[in-house]
Amino acid sequence: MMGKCKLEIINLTKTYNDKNIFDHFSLTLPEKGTVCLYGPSGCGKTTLLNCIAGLEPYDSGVIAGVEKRKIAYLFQENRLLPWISAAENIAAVLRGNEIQNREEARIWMRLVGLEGEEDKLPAQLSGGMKRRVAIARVLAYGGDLFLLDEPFRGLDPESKEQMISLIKQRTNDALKILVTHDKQEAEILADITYILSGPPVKIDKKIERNLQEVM
Ligand SMILES: Nc1ncnc2c1ncn2[C@@H]1O[C@H](COP(=O)(O)OP(=O)(O)OP(=O)(O)O)[C@@H](O)[C@H]1O
Repeated sequence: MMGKCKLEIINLTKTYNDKNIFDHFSLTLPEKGTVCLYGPSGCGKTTLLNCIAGLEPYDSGVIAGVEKRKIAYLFQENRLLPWISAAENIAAVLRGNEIQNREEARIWMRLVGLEGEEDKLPAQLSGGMKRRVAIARVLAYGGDLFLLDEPFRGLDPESKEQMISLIKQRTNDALKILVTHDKQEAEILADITYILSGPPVKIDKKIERNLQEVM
């Protein structure tokens, strides 16, 4: 594992056109564990993940503690490459030789319950199956900071349960920032849940694992 420290968002300010998404927003996240961001649509959760990932510029402020981390981002959309198979989408993020990558990708397909679907193109899979390929790909890529934007959207309850336990097993040492609209999901997974409102983004509540409100 790479060197880890807290992830600190300090005085983040960002506007889209004239809309203030962050106005001196600050948040400190632990070295590891699962932090859920829960809040209404449009409050700025995805924008926050994009700023942390370095994909979205911000006007001022500091995001510290990401420099030494390998970031694995499960976007809200699956972003599978449509011209290669499900297994090849996973193999594409692996760093071994071609044979190893193919074998490992097949193992990941099995782990997400998609044995037998390896050679299908994304368009030949259902919405939930595509989501599982995207989950397999982000876990196969690995990292010490996982950004998970509504990871279980479109999954049936059984697949969701399987994906929750797979993510738990495979990201043990990492910091996970999970965006969700599902309170139960937050309760099952989160060490800390922040209930947000906005824009501009504001922390309404901080809830720790034992569901104790601390703010
Ligand atoms: N590229 C953009 N240009 C202009 N405004 C944007 C852009 N991206 C997001 N916004 C605005 O910023 C606000 C926050 O959007 P964001 O996608 O971060 O919300 P969210 O909390 O993730 O919503 P959801 O839960 O629906 O995914 C919204 O009001 C949105 O309209």
